Amino acid sequence: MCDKGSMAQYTRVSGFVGLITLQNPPVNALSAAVRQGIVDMVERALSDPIVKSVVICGQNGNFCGGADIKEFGTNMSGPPLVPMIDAIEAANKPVVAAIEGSALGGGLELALGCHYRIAHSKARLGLPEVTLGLLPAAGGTQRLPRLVGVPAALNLITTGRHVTAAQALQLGIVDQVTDHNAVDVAVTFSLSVAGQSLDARRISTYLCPLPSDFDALFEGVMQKVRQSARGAIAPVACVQAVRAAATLPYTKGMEREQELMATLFTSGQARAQQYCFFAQRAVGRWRMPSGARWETSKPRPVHKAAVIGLGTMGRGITVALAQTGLSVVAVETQEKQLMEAKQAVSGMLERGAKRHGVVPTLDRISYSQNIQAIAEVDLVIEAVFEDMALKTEVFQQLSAVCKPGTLLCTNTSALDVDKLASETPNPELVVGMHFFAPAHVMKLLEVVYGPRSSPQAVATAMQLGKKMGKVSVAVGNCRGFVGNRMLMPYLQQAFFLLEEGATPELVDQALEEFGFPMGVFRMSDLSGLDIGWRVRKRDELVEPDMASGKSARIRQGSRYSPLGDLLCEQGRFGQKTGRGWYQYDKPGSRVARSDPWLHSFLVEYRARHGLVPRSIDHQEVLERCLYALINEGFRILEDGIAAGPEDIDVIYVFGYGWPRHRGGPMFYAGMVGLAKVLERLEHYQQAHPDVPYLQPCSLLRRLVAGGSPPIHRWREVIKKHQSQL
Ligand SMILES: CC/C=C/CC(=O)SCCNC(=O)CCNC(=O)[C@H](O)C(C)(C)COP(=O)(O)OP(=O)(O)OC[C@H]1O[C@@H](n2cnc3c(N)ncnc32)[C@H](O)[C@@H]1OP(=O)(O)O
Repeated sequence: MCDKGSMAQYTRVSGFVGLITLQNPPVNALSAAVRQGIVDMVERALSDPIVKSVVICGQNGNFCGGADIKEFGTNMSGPPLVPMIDAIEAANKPVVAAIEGSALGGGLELALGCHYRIAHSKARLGLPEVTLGLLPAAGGTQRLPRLVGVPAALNLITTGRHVTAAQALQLGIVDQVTDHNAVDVAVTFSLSVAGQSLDARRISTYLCPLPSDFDALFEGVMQKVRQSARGAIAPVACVQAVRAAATLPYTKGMEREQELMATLFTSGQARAQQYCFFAQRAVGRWRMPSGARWETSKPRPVHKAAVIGLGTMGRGITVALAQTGLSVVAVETQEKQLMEAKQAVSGMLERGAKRHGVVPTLDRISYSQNIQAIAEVDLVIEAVFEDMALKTEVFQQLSAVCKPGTLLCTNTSALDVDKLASETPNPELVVGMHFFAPAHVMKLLEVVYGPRSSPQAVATAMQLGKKMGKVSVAVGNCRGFVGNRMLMPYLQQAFFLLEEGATPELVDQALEEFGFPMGVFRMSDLSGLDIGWRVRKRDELVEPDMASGKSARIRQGSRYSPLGDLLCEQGRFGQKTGRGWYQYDKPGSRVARSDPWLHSFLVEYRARHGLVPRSIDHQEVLERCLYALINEGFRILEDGIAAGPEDIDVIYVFGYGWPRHRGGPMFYAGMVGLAKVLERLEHYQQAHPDVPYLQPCSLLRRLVAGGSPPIHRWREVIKKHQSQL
């Protein structure tokens, strides 16, 4: 017997089992139609006298990816999840969840309403709502602590992390894990428990086990989430909801859960985080200005890759490649450096494998001092020192050594990929792969194409990024690509603010309260002030004698702050030298402390240049640093370097610490209001006419003139704007 009409299919199997299969590919999200289907099919199974037990599963080996996130911004219709799940739990026939693939969010909450849960060994479970700015409001915050205890529930709900089936079994979330077909196992199991009392199987009736250190536990977790969430409201609400589970009867706890969810559901933070979810997926559907796109560009197979240069970046890239299962040839010409790198790479792989409970992939890597060793690889990632002449030389060697068709990638954060490509006989095979340090940890990868890069080369680099677990964004070639190009006006404004009266502490505090993990000055101290100094020297911005006179603050016709250069001249390179914008106990130490020397230095500097310090508030810091950065984002869109605002936002959220609950710079601009951003840029530009970065971009003006359309409509405006430039 079978009903195939609805988005939850009903079949009677093994004579007496009602099998309900969710059918909403690709992840069987709980759309209104699916929820209606479940309600109808459960009712049907329970009212059928022949049916002794019920199994709920998902089509195509995937249980359920949770509520349909696409419905959130709409007028939600259809049966709500809470009464649907309550009705399943209240059923008088055993209902078993057969979990294959994922059981996430509402999917896991549905399973928690069932009387038993059987998972396939490869399944993954979790309550990731917090990552969408929400909490598990279909009873998840009330049932999970009752089932697994408060500490484990707090951990899962406030982080949103997924667990494996084995971990879920250990925690008590599932009753059985199988390597066989989970649906078949669940069907057999459901018959074996048919007729037995279900009193002890309804989680909502359990007493929540209370930890002895109850208050200390909640205080500790609350402090931790407030520190790490930096202004995000969902993790805090998650803690409050779990606390309700531990202190209130189930129905009262549910009321609290719903109340907290109501605040989150309509919040700007939830909108921002859900935008991030879809933006992260949208960047995979890349396209180039030539019209080449992800759907029509087939990647080349890559079985064997090489990394050239085993400094910090090269080592991280080698680890990331080996962890995907590729054979890697790691080349370093200096013997000592090669030996050190081998040891470091092995250590990183061993630690990673230990964390994941797997065998390290050391034997996938062969090390060599000889570049001839890469003759047979399919793809090379060059990661030598950031110097154009050196990279050009390496690329010429690569072209001579590699088999025809080998893809040549350069790991660079700023150099001209097109210029490098032009030095090779096959520029179509060249792309940039801008990794972020540490390369085996950071999620972001900018794949940089030049005008001559082939779509196939881009497709191959994008696919390799995905295999490495990266969020890869295809961007055009320009100075600093997307991320670093936008960082320039941000840094510049921070320097100017110091000249005008701010301190590093004030600027950093404003940015950290906004949600960045580190303010701009603490971040500069961490990455090293000498890096920017080297670039400024190369750009001939650093003057040999900067001691006096107004001219020292003008370079190439624009306002310039030599503050960073002056610090470097004093050997203050940041954490590594124990002194930078802050002071540290010793070189390499990470705890930044205010430095009276720096404050006196700023006072003397301002006096020398006739600058009268004024009081600067957090709002000005945010407006000047962030709007200047956003303005450059609009220029990047205008220039076609990024295909859409989502690309920029994903780069900033995954690579630059932009707080996810604020969606990314371009989304944030939309939230603030494009007209407001424009008005403030105009205001600051009038006050600082010698700062070109504050000159509002014409695309921003056009969007405002067009009534500030929502972000998903910007691409249409950009296209029109570009065609008229
Ligand atoms: C009333 C409020 C109740 C809230 C409770 C909730 O349930 S909130 C939702 C909680 N669930 C999640 O957060 C899970 C989100 N999904 C994922 O983490 C992953 O998609 C996955 C399920 C682990 C599968 O990963 P995989 O890499 O295999 O695929 P993709 O991520 O690329 O997804 C494929 C397409 O499916 C879309 N999608 C995924 N989940 C949902 C969802 N819950 N709702 C709507 N759409 C979803 C995703 O956008 C992809 O679509 P494309 O069009 O192909 O980009």
